[in-house]
Amino acid sequence: MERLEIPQKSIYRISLYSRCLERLEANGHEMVSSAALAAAAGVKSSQLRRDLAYFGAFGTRGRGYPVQALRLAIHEGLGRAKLQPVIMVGAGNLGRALLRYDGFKKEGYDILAAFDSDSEKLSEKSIPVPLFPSEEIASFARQHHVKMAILCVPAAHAQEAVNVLVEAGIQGVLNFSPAVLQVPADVTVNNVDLALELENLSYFVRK
Ligand SMILES: NC(=O)c1ccc[n+]([C@@H]2O[C@H](COP(=O)([O-])OP(=O)(O)OC[C@H]3O[C@@H](n4cnc5c(N)ncnc54)[C@H](O)[C@@H]3O)[C@@H](O)[C@H]2O)c1
Repeated sequence: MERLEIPQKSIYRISLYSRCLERLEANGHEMVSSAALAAAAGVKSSQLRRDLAYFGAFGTRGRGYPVQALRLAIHEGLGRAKLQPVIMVGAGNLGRALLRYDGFKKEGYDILAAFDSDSEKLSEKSIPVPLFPSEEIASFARQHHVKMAILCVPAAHAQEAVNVLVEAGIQGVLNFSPAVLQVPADVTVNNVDLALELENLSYFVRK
């Protein structure tokens, strides 16, 4: 199926709509108005309608959106129709903390294994997934059709680590290191930086 080029900000909002729809469905709602769904996601109705138009014309004037059908269409469009395999690169403090969180699977992401370049870490017992040397990333990713990775290595090693991921066919990297990574155009890197978020918050708190 040909993939639509949807702006990244729309994709973030669409994920929010999907969470709202999951809650509505769990509470037994069959239909939702665009105004109610927009309010639940904190956006304007016009924005919601534009975003949802990427998934086809779903709403019926006066009746709104069918909750389950829209949720399924969004999951399909976002590639969440089935569990997505993910690998963790860097099994230090942060990597291990994330691996201990068991909520990712519920959201559709299965962290299959972790990789670390430090051979002394490999005998670590407190990690809930198999831990392998980083030399095995490429063969593992190919064998298990992994396209996404979480990167939790120190900034100084992040570029070399992402180069290995690109070689291994990884197309999406969630980068926790503060390094700005260079990747080919067909690879997406999303950066997570809590310190940056705190700095941003502190500006508004000061005001
Ligand atoms: N985004 C955030 O908000 C946030 C918060 C905390 C830490 N961090 C960042 O996360 C990263 C990890 O932090 P940490 O405290 O877990 O560090 P850490 O030193 O405890 O762990 C890093 C691990 O990466 C491994 N490693 C190094 N190079 C590697 C490579 N090329 N391939 C595979 N593994 C490799 C190391 O052996 C180590 O086990 C750092 O870049 C840190 O700045 C980000």
